[in-house]
Amino acid sequence: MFEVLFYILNKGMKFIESALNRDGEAVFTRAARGLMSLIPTPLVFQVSGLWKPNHVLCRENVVPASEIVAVEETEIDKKQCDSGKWQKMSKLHAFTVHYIKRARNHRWRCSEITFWCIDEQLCNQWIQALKELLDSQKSRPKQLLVYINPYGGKRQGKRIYEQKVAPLFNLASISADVVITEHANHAKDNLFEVNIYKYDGIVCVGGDGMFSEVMHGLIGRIQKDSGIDQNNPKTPLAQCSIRIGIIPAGSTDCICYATVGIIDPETSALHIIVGDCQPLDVSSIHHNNTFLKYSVSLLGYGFYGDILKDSEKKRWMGPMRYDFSGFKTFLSHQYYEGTVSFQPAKGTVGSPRDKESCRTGCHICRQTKQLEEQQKNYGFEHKEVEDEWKVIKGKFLAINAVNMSCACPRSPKGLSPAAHLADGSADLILVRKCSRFNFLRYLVRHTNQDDQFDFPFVDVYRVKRFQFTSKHLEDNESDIKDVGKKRFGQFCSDHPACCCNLANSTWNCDGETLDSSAVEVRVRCQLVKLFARGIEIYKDEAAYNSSSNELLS
Ligand SMILES: CCCCCCCCCCCCC/C=C/[C@@H](O)[C@H](COP(=O)(O)O)NC(=O)CCCCCCCCCCCCCCC
Ligand SMILES: Nc1ncnc2c1ncn2[C@@H]1O[C@H](COP(=O)(O)OP(=O)(O)O)[C@@H](O)[C@H]1O
Ligand SMILES: [Ca+2]
Repeated sequence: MFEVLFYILNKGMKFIESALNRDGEAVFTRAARGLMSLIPTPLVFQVSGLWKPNHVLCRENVVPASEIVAVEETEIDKKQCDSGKWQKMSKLHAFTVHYIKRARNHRWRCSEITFWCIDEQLCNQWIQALKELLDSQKSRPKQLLVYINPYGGKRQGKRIYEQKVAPLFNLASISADVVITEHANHAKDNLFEVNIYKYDGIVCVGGDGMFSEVMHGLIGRIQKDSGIDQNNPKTPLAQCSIRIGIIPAGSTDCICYATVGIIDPETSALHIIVGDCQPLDVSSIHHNNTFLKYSVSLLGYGFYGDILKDSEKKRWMGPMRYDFSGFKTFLSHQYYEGTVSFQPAKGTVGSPRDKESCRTGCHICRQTKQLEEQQKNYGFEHKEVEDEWKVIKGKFLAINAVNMSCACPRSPKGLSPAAHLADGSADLILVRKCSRFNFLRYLVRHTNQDDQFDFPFVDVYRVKRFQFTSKHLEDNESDIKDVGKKRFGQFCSDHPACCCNLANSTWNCDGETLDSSAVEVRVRCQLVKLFARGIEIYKDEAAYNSSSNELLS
């Protein structure tokens, strides 16, 4: 509560006679000559000269104003009044502060503390001051547009929203217009029709596929309103200032996991309420000057594309479908021939082999933004550099381009543990044809602490742009008039067992299939913003417990 106290002092309010906590202990007493003196109780600290406003001492006892969810006047229960210490007092007044409490594994909970006092005017002053304080937090959303996919994941989206999220939004005085989707693309189409500018944010309740749909609607709408043609791959895109919130209710929920650190609807709702902002890189995918899709997490050809394609037929299985299709795809051990060409990311500070990963306030993402702003000032921003394309032809089991780590409960550090949320680049992972046993070793490293790039058949590059063309398509294009060969190509893709192996896979684009086997991909630095802050760093993650939950400042 120190920041609150500090605020009150700043506002020239003289002192607090007695605000009492629920157990009847005096928490705050008089503030003499502008200096607050506190009676030490289990709940409070002695303010020392070291204390600074906005400095978090210990989460249990200090709640920064930015982490107050709501302040409410509290009715005092007659029974409480009549018992114990309160018997002597005639009338009590109280207010309750709802605030964020950190628990294990990046989980946030909404906790509350009620302060009682005998002076009604004082109590009202507190409520008033605290409400003003909350109003002054301009990044907090007031009005949201919510899309719920009732069929995502375990089909719990509606229940999750109603039971866990809506009560918190109400508490924080956020009003929400809720749309329960009736079909795929409902949310996307709707975003082209409604007045999106009256909302402070769009919330999607569902999985990565649902996020992708909302993101396509929002980016598409902003480009339309700005007169930008998405089909031209070279055109700079207009950034979306309206933030997107994700309430996880899907099957993988990797975008939520990689930006918040946990899949927990209440935690995500609290990140929305406090108005967090996490910029996110988005890849745009084109083929032959036609816009195909955007991607923020995994854009995968081969293994992950095949899993997705197979799993779509098994939606009835729920999230388990991925394990089933994963096992089946692993056994099929299909490889794909083609050419990958890419432009390595220049001017980024990090590398995919770094030990350090992207966390709240990431300095690598910050430096990228600064660099981009400098370039803007010099007018270089949209000049495309055509040099330095690297070309790799080969047989691949998987081609994965990730804009973020893709951490999820199945793979807690993700497909590229050092990838950054907002550094304007993607990590391109090429897994060449290898034995089943070696591929399994690679997959197992998705799940443990070992380096998944430390294999001779795995290469990883940090890129800003890349292209892929399957051999099948290359052959067809070069011999477009050779009908015999074309037919042969067709034949081979229909029979993957055929020794010439010209089969095509599909792309897994954030959990949506993309049927083009030739793509041109560009990373758009920080195109969208989420209600998130990246994964927070705790001082001692292993020894973390709810009584010593200190953040690394
Ligand atoms: C041997 C154990 C291997 C475990 C490998 C786990 C890898 C997990 C990597 C997950 C990367 C996730 C990237 C995110 C993708 C999502 O955007 C996207 C859509 O999400 P949504 O449904 O919420 O809308 N999700 C997906 O595409 C699902 C990918 C899930 C892959 C599961 C793979 C299981 C593989 C099992 C192999 C089994 C081999 C066993 C051999 C004896
Ligand atoms: N009402 C609906 N009926 C059918 N499909 C829907 C509906 N609403 C959204 N979708 C689509 O369902 C797909 C998967 O949704 P998602 O929430 O990501 O679940 P999951 O994680 O289980 O795949 C998305 O592509 C989205 O476009
Ligand atoms: Ca990135």
